[in-house]
Order: sequence, then C-alpha cells, then structure tokens
Amino acid sequence: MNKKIFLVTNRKLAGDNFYHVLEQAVAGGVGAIILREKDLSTEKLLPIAEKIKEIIGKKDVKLIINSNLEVARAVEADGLHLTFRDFISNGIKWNKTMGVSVHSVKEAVLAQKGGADYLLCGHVFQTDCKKGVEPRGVSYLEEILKKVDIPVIPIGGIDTNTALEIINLPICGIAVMSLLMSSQNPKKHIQDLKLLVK
Ligand SMILES: Cc1ncc(COP(=O)(O)OP(=O)(O)O)c(N)n1
Ligand SMILES: Cc1nc(C(=O)O)sc1CCOP(=O)(O)O
Ligand SMILES: [Mg+2]
Repeated sequence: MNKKIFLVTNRKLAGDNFYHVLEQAVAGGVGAIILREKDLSTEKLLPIAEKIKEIIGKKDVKLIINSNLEVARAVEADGLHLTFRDFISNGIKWNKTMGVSVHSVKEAVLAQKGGADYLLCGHVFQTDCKKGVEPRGVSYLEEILKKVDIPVIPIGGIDTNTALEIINLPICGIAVMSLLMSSQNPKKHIQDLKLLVK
C-alpha cells in the first residue's frame, strides 16, 4: 500500500518558518496538508489557505481544511476535516472528502456510519500537543482497524522511531505535526518518513 504523509499545520510551532516548512514538505513528497489553525477567523485563515494552495501548485498534494467550511469552499479544497462532535452534530453540506478526528473505537465506528471518508485516530503515542492526556496506544489503533474499513490515519507522537511500531499495520498513512512544523529540515524528515511507511 502506498501510505501518505499528512502534515498537520501549527503556525505557532513553525514561527517565521511556516511557509518554508510547507514548501519543503511539498518538495519532499508530503501527501496532504491539513490546515489546522483553529483559533483563526475566516478572514485570517483564508489568505493562509490561498498561499498554501499556491505553494502546492500542480503537485499531487491534497489540501484539507480543518473546521472551516467557508475557507474550504473558497479555496476549493480537496477535503474538509472536522472534530467528531462537529461531524456528528452539524449535518455540514460538503460533497468532497470529509475527514473526522476520533478518539475512541466507538467514535471511529460512528464516524464511518455517518459517512466519513477517512479517520484521524489520536493520539496514539505520547505527545507534547496533548500534555497530561494518556496516549491510547497501538492496540487502540489495531482495534479501530478491525472495526472499520475506511482509511485510518494515526496521529499523535509520530516520529521516525514511533512510526516503526505501526508501519506494518493496514493504515493509509501517518499524520505528523510537531516533528515537521518545528523541523529545520522538513524535506529530509518527510523523505525519511516516506521511506519508513511506504
Ligand atoms: C477524547 C478526546 N476528545 C477530543 C480530543 C481533542 O483533540 P483535538 O486534536 O484537540 O481536536 P480534534 O480536532 O482532533 O477533534 C482528544 N484529544 N481526546
Ligand atoms: C492535532 C492533533 N490531534 C490529535 C488527536 O489526538 O486528535 S494529536 C494532535 C497533534 C499531533 O501532533 P504531534 O505529531 O506533534 O504529536
Ligand atoms: Mg486532533
């Protein structure tokens, strides 16, 4: 299976390097960029999404917008990514790829039932992004993989070491935030991860 690397943005981790990281990630062969800047208004998020679209250009990199339907529509994004709660409760009208974050086997099953196209399952490993919350571990991921048949992408604490624990599972890719957003050499990190999870 050709597994993809999903880069989840965090402009606060990248600082001034934000667009450089994204350019390098695209050059390194990232499969998708999930623009996840939940604190930004539509007005602030839209130009960022437009700039990322420009960086992607004609490359085969999907642009997925987290939580903001208006921006997703405005930039004709490839996908919209929602929290489980928003997905289940909102009846959002979006007819392209819809991704959902889940944090339990039950949520995974319900998200599939509700029509999700793929799942981000977190958080699998210890991560500073979820301080004080116990990681759910590889067995949680395995359990989800037994219960759903839509694409499953683990998230949380994935780096070139932890990736080794999950590369042989039938996942469709891995989602990574801190390693890439704070990297001085994101192109190399993407290439290393791609070699591992191919
Ligand atoms: C059980 C549980 N619920 C919600 C979260 C929040 O994850 P977060 O990444 O902040 O939001 P999503 O965009 O992924 O829904 C969690 N970690 N655990
Ligand atoms: C954005 C996000 N969502 C998670 C979840 O469990 O829903 S974990 C996470 C952050 C993942 O970052 P890192 O690769 O730095 O661990
Ligand atoms: Mg999440």
